Amino acid sequence: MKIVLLSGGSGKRLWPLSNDARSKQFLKVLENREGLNASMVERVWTQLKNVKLDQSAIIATSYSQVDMITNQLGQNVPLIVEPERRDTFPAIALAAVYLYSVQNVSLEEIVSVLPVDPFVDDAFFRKVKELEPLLEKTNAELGLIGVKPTYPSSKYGYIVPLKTKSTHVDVSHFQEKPSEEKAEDLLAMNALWNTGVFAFKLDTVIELLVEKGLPIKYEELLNRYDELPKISFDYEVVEKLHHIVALTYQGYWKDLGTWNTLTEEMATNILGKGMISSDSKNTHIVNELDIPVAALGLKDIVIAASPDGILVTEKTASPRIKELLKGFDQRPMFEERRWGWYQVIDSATYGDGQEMLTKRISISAGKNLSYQYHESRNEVWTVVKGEGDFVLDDKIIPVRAGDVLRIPARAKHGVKAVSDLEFIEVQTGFNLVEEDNYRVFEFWEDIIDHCSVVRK
Ligand SMILES: O=P(O)(O)OC[C@H]1O[C@@H](O)[C@@H](O)[C@@H](O)[C@@H]1O
Repeated sequence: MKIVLLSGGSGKRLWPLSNDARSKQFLKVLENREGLNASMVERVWTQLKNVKLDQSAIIATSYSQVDMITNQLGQNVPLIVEPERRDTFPAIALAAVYLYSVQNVSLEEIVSVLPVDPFVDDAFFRKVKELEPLLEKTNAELGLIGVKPTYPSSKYGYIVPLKTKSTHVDVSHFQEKPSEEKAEDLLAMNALWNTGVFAFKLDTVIELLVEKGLPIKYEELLNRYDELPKISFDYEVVEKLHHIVALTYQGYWKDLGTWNTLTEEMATNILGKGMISSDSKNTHIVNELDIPVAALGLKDIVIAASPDGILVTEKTASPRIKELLKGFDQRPMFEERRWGWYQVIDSATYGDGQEMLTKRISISAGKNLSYQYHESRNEVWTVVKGEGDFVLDDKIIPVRAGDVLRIPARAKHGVKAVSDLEFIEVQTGFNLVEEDNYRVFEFWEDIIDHCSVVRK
């Protein structure tokens, strides 16, 4: 069986900690067995290892999440990278085509697609393993895992049973996100919540793509990716299938997509700098800022603060943050990259349209920024910590704390941290966005080779 872990979505419901560059699955708000902070993706990957499914797993993600994944899970996790973020139908289609045409996986192979953010016991992943023999035995088009619903939610997909057998459920049909009234009816029919696991014979999805006139060669599908409909697999495929089976999972399962559910799983009430008065109840502070947050006399409140913003919400109201943020667009003020992280500490636009943006940038020892140039900004870096090798227009010089480096627009530059390196970067010019970044080389060896050839 092949496992495809879907790591997409921006998770706006956990704003201000999640943003376009930092999805909820990367937030280190959980605790691992050693008592260290861990993210959802780290937790799930460890669990896949525990049940020995990691060796057959591949992560389907978008370009913007690659750095976060390699930072948290290491350089060697296999990835399928979507050229742009669309929805789960395109993502699953791309993964299936990759397995089929790049990895030459047999069309008879069972593929299980899993979400990256379920908060579950290891037993959940053992259930996933059971889907393989179940699909082989029943020859069903799709295998799902359902949990018993606790309320008529309009957030989940519902698996409506036809017949409940001792080994599995024969499914009458699947309904994605019904209204609350409809959900009540579905509960009366003993429907289960769908946990987001989809297991199928590779052939099922490949055939479906052929029927839709879509390419089944990876490179071709990549090139036509922007033509794929932005729709979830649940609507596009699952609702339309006729032969579905499901397993019921009775262990612990929770969707950690919103502040109220997430804080229930946090090991402490305060993450980061903060104080909560003793008369406060069921109140959490998650603070990524360097200044303290104090909470007094509060009940059922979450306060979350990050460089992107500050949220104060009553817990049950917290899922509504997504609606409130509609139309509010802001560049990410904090990002983790494969080399470390940066934080925007100040920015301004002046009367003549000239802009300024200041960042604190931290690069881990041994890592490097790509060799790159910018079209419309100058940069001045003041090294504040550590030592590094700095390259400007093909010339490499050693730098250390206290040095000031001037980088005019269009000058090629990069740096490798010899020890943990930090600098303050002041950008001036126009259009001060991450996209004004033209990468010539990404790996340090290539940069060195290039400089030695040019300088000969
Ligand atoms: O392209 P990577 O290696 O991610 O480096 C990106 C970084 O490069 C530096 O030169 C600066 O322009 C930073 O503002 C930018 O975030």
